[in-house]
Amino acid sequence: MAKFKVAERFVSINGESVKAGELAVFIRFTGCNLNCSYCDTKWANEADAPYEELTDAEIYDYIKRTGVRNVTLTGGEPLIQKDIDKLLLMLAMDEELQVEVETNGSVDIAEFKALTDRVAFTLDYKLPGSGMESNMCFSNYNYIDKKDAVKFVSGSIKDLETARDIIHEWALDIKSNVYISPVYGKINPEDIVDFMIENEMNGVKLQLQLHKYIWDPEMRGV
Ligand SMILES: C[S@@+](CC[C@H](N)C(=O)[O-])C[C@H]1O[C@@H](n2cnc3c(N)ncnc32)[C@H](O)[C@@H]1O
Ligand SMILES: Nc1nc2[nH]cc(C(=O)O)c2c(=O)[nH]1
Ligand code: SF4
Ligand SMILES: [Mg+2]
Repeated sequence: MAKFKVAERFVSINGESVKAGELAVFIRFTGCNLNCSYCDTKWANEADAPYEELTDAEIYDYIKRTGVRNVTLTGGEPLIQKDIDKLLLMLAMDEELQVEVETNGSVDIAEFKALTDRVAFTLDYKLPGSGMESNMCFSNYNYIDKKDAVKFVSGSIKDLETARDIIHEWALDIKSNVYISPVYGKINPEDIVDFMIENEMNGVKLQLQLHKYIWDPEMRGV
């Protein structure tokens, strides 16, 4: 029986990526292998992070009881969780569910892509401002497709310049969906728009984390 440390589980409006604006059930795991400068969920990564221990079956039952079809597995870092493949398979087998994994770009997704084609990956590319860029797994860009997404959380013009170059070098806007998301409160979204115009960044979407405009940006469970 696979067991997981779940920091929080809740139903909300997905504030990010391909399913933004739609209802989603969130399963947030504890623990992360990175330490991004801007992380808005550091509390879930602490050694003493609060959690409930749930089996894969208990997680599945919770999701089904909500009646919500979209599921986002996040964290912390979901793909470093022991037995996450078992949970992915259990959820992927339910044709009513649309499963998304928010992952930090450092974990090789090849083994998970080989498991099922019914899971969408929203891969971060950690830009220089995160301090975690050296951990990126570039081979992932050979596996992503049109149901996946690559997200560039940007806090500076330097970050945007790096995002522009990576998108071009790996043709990410052709292969998949590409989102630029401001580090909350660190960069003016107008500056991102100006940069996108100046650099003719067609095929790239600016996203704003919807939940931080609906609720207090520090609020958990939303
Ligand atoms: C908390 S992370 C958890 C999933 C995974 N560890 C990752 O980094 O993709 C979920 C998403 O929130 C983004 N994020 C974290 N802190 C943020 C902030 N201060 N402003 C904007 N996005 C942020 C991350 O970059 C990631 O795309
Ligand atoms: N409402 C809401 N939408 C989200 N989409 C991705 C999230 C995440 O933390 O991975 C997230 C989150 O924390 N809240
Ligand atoms: S990888 Fe995700 S959870 Fe981990 S520190 Fe970075 S933003 Fe936070
Ligand atoms: Mg979040």
